[in-house]
Amino acid sequence: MNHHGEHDHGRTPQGPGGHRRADAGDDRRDARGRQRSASRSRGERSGSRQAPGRRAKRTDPARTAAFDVLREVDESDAYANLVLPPLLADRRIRGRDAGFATELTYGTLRMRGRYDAVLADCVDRPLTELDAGVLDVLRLGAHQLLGMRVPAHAAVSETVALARANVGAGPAQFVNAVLRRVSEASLDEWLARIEAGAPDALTGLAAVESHPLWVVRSLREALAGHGRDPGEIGDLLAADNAPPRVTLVARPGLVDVSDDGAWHDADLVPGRWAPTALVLDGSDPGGVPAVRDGRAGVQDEGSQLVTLALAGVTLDGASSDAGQELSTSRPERWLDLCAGPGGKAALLAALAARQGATLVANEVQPHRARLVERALDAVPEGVVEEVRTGDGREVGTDEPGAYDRVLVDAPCTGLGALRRRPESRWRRTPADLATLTGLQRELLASALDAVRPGGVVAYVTCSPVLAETQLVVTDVLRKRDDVERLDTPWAVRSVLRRGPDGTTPDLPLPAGAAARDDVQLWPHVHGTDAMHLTLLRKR
Ligand SMILES: C[S@@+](CC[C@H](N)C(=O)[O-])C[C@H]1O[C@@H](n2cnc3c(N)ncnc32)[C@H](O)[C@@H]1O
Repeated sequence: MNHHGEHDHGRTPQGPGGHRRADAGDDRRDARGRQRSASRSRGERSGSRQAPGRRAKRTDPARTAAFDVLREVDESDAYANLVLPPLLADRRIRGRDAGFATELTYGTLRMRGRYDAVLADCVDRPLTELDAGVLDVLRLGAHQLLGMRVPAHAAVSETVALARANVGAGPAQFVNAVLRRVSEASLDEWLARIEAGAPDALTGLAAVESHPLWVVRSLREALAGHGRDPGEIGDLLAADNAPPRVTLVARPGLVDVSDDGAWHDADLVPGRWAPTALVLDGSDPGGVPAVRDGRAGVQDEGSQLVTLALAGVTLDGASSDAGQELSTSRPERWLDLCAGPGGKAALLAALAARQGATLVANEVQPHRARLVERALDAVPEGVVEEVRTGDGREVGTDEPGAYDRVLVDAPCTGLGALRRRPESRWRRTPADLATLTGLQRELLASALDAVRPGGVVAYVTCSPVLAETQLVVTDVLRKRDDVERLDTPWAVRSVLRRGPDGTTPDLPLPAGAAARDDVQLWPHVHGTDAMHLTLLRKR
């Protein structure tokens, strides 16, 4: 422990002098994030776990916390980012210890595929035959050796102690032997070995960049389908392994960037694309007053852009009561069909307030509808007509032509937001796609029925997968002749941040033969989640 009562975890100090063996992660060609992985659901319990209180006296609390979160993620399908913070608070793990536990947990979960490929080379039987707890200990050890600045001797001895306390003395000896083998090569040597041993290049890339092979295939196909070079797949996977910076949205009309009191002493710089985006440097968004009271929120810049684009597009004809003459114009009515937990609804409501429109927010899950209500707390009275719990598939039939703008932020695989949830890539299966794409079609069809002639629907996913994006839109439009595609790239470009000289940043989108009328953002190109937007107008 150091003099603050914190463990130093055997970490070598950072900096050019910190050279040591078996932690080639030092050169960090992907220093921002190839240190993360995720656990596999195996449904087994380690038989010899001991009570946390007893263990904590003998092992490093940060490593124990990481182990416990990994087991919880595996056994209960929990989300690590929901389990870890309260666990650290409960156990009073703070400061550097908390930082170490966080990096160890998320890194191990995210880079699980890579470490499993390394471990498979060091274990003389299939990893699936190992006790799930033992495998998690091995992954934690591999991450310390290959992805963190922990010297080999400390990584091995501390992880063996963790094994002894949690999975028993016998398995601890096994862990010791395996981790010694892992420590015999550097990260780069291991990656070269994995690539050389893979049956083909894509399988090797999937293991090195720690993604399931089916996800890699889907993403590569998505790159090509959205007009990009499929050879970018390596960059895309690497970007998925880099934890994103925290981006805030300053909800227009509710808070101003220049309002010092709203931001306290947060270190903020403007986002790259959206005029509403602020990038928070290294502090906790929970400490920002405007975030606490709902005038701002944490929101990916891609999510902000697609929402701004829907609000900014020009409609055909004045809004009117359904079935009435256009002359009886009324304020615009906007609908967020799939609103939970409410990030886009809150931005839409702020924009609606400025444009004299009103918003209905719909969400099928009651507890998520409550989150939407909370997200809309700071919106001026009279703007939000209703937060409703209901099936979005029924709105088109129940309220035909009732809305001027409709957002369909469809439930999706989330394969465009893998940077955010370290374990999510291991949870999804190809079978999810079949279920989701049916629902996506029905929701989009309902939205098109719910919008008035001349009104606009935004079809949005945080997945670039073709089956969830282009194919859904094409399929729904094939069955109707009352909808036209808008120039979505133009709509997005027209809401980009403007510099003092009125110029906007150059948003890279496919041009020439690859040009498209929808917009697909990418982490490795735009630094956003891989959000998809198609804007459609009802004729
Ligand atoms: C991608 S999330 C929406 C995120 C949200 N727009 C935001 O920015 O916070 C999709 C949401 O759709 C909801 N959903 C799923 N099926 C639905 C349905 N049939 N009708 C309405 N909402 C549905 C899910 O519960 C989930 O909250």
